[in-house]
Amino acid sequence: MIFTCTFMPTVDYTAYLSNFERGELNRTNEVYYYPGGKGINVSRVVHRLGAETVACGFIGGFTGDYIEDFLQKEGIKTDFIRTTDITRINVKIKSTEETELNGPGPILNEKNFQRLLERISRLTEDDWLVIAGRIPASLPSSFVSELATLCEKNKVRLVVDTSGPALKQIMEITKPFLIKPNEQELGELVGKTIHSKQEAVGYAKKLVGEGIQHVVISMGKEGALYVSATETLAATAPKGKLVNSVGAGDSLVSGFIASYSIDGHAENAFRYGVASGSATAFQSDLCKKEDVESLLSQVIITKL
Ligand SMILES: Nc1ncnc2c1ncn2[C@@H]1O[C@H](COP(=O)(O)OP(=O)(O)O)[C@@H](O)[C@H]1O
Ligand SMILES: O=P(O)(O)OC[C@H]1O[C@](O)(COP(=O)(O)O)[C@@H](O)[C@@H]1O
Repeated sequence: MIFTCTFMPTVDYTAYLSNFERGELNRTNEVYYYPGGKGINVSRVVHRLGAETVACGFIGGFTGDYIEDFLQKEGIKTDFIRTTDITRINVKIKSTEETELNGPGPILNEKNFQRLLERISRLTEDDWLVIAGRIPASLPSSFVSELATLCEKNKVRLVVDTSGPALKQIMEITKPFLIKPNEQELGELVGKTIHSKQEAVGYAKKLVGEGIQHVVISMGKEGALYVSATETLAATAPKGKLVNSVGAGDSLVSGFIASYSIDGHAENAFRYGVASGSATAFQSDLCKKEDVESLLSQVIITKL
């Protein structure tokens, strides 16, 4: 089972308009209300790709109810912990440019953390845990250590797609199965500015040397890089019209996991992940299986 944990879910209010004028009254042409947050996006995509998933994390208020209801209607199992704070709404303005207004997350307390640890303690070596999205400032570092210790003890496959200090802290205790930084996030992780693909590969190899099994570096329309102990690959991204890049990174992670969980073949998983990221970038909502499969032949993989 693929468990996702979203600490700071959101309702993504996505508005399309032909022209957006700052400081003026703007009227939208089309609006959507998608449940969001990176872990939730991963649950939605892996479910569409045919894998079993449970979405966990923290939700509250009417927006929290909306998210849970939406996911359940899509057939996704949920096991959220309720907060007294209302789940945030993130505004995505899609005009000639993409503008985003992301709200603050909930204030979490000790009881919330203990409930989440209790859920994580039930995972086994047959499970995946995807920690994706921003981690709230109120999260004590002892909690991150306890979470990592439980995953190490129970041999859970841990996928981490978050920026900030949490990944470094997790790595002191356990080695994630997969991380998927973009170039900027990789730079933050290793404390350097990355100027080229060669540099990105070099840092990814260093992380693999420290024990991470699979490192995927996403590069938007330029595709992605993949490094493991035995392979270094580059993939081109399919060409198409960018409609909404929100969730493209999450879709890459989802495609990789959904494919790897079937046959354990890393190159196939990488190809499937890149096609999933692009399929999401080319539409307003997240990708579906048929969109991904129609793009697979356009992902060209080269060995580096
Ligand atoms: N404009 C685009 N054209 C084609 N594919 C894209 C585009 N933007 C994103 N993708 C696909 O989505 C993946 C993840 O996108 P990226 O923007 O790098 O992730 P993140 O949102 O995490 O920064 C890319 O590796 C690529 O496969
Ligand atoms: O485009 P990405 O990086 O894959 O993730 C998209 C998700 O991240 C968010 O932009 C939230 O990001 P933050 O957690 O950093 O505020 C959501 O609104 C959206 O659903």
